[in-house]
Amino acid sequence: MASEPRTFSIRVPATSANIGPGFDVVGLSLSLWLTLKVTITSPTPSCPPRPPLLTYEGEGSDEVPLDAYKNLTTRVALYLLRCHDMPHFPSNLSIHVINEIPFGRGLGSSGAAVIAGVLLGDQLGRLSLSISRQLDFALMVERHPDNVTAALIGGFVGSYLRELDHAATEAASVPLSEVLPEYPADASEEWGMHPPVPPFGIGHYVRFGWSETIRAVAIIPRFELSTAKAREVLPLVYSRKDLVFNLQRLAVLTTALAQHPPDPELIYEAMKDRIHQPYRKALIPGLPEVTSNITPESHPGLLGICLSGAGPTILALATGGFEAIAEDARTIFRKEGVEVDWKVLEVVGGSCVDN
Ligand SMILES: Nc1ncnc2c1ncn2[C@@H]1O[C@H](COP(=O)(O)OP(=O)(O)O)[C@@H](O)[C@H]1O
Ligand SMILES: N[C@@H](CCOP(=O)(O)O)C(=O)O
Repeated sequence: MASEPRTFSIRVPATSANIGPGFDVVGLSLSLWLTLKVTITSPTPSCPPRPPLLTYEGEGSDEVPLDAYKNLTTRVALYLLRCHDMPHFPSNLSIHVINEIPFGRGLGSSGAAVIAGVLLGDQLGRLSLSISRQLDFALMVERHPDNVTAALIGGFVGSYLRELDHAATEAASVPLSEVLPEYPADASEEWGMHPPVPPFGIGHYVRFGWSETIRAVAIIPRFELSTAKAREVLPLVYSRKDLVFNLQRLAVLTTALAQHPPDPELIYEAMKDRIHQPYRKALIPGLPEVTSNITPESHPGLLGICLSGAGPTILALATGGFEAIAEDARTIFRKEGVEVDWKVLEVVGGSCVDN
């Protein structure tokens, strides 16, 4: 007799990284969700073992691979399994993905896909990994901690990567192609190869306070910009003046966003940046105009405005006046030939698994 199928679901939020001056350091989890509905049935004579079945609806459904050996989420899950001597997905695994996070817009879609993969691998292998160990695995794939940490933990989160000793640095620096090889579906003999296991305690984090009055207006251009491309334009060396500019603002911002009532004068200035936004403006027509023309004086309720992650989305933090902020940003973008959609989002808790 066939046993009851095992079912569970995984929910991971979108994130906005950087929040102006906190490049690769801070992230905010937002109310758009990546959801996985997972079913595992036992093989029976009428339902023999079969490869994973992946179905998908929502954002990215026209471009996401549905082969479990090519899809980012399932590749990450397989990485965890392989690191724990489980070279295969369980047979008769079905995953239905419902995704609200647009791809390549600076709202952490890849970070969410990686965290979903870590939680999926943890569940499939019944690994019961600690949050810290889950983060280690995520950081072997997405190597800046801001998105993945906020997606896992939830809220407004700051994180750093521990300085690793030489051996651990080498282990954590292996190319992504070795961490997540794209298997040809029939190359079963290669599955025995041992993958690079993450060093322990790579990422460390703290959750800051957050004023419940603050909402995030995401103004989302209708074009994709890959994070990899938006990182290529950044310099390797910065002036002391620019680093101090950002450090001063970040130190103020992490507390200012928890104060009640939040102070627009303090926050608007504290969300300015000289480390990444000036270099990314060539990739995002309209970016400097939007961030300099939409101010707390012109738009009551606005607290601050910045590029979300690597862009092209603009993130406005505000306590009101959401529509005026978004529609005026739309007008500015339209002059550059860029159409946008916008959403008012809330800051939410982190990822969860429901069994
Ligand atoms: N739910 C998902 N499932 C599979 N792959 C995804 C998913 N979300 C994002 N990705 C992958 O991540 C890419 C976008 O990553 P990235 O350039 O870092 O932009 P973002 O700012 O959205 O994180 C997509 O093109 C896709 O390859
Ligand atoms: N700190 C990173 C954040 C990338 O976020 P994403 O949502 O655009 O993937 C960066 O600015 O490159």
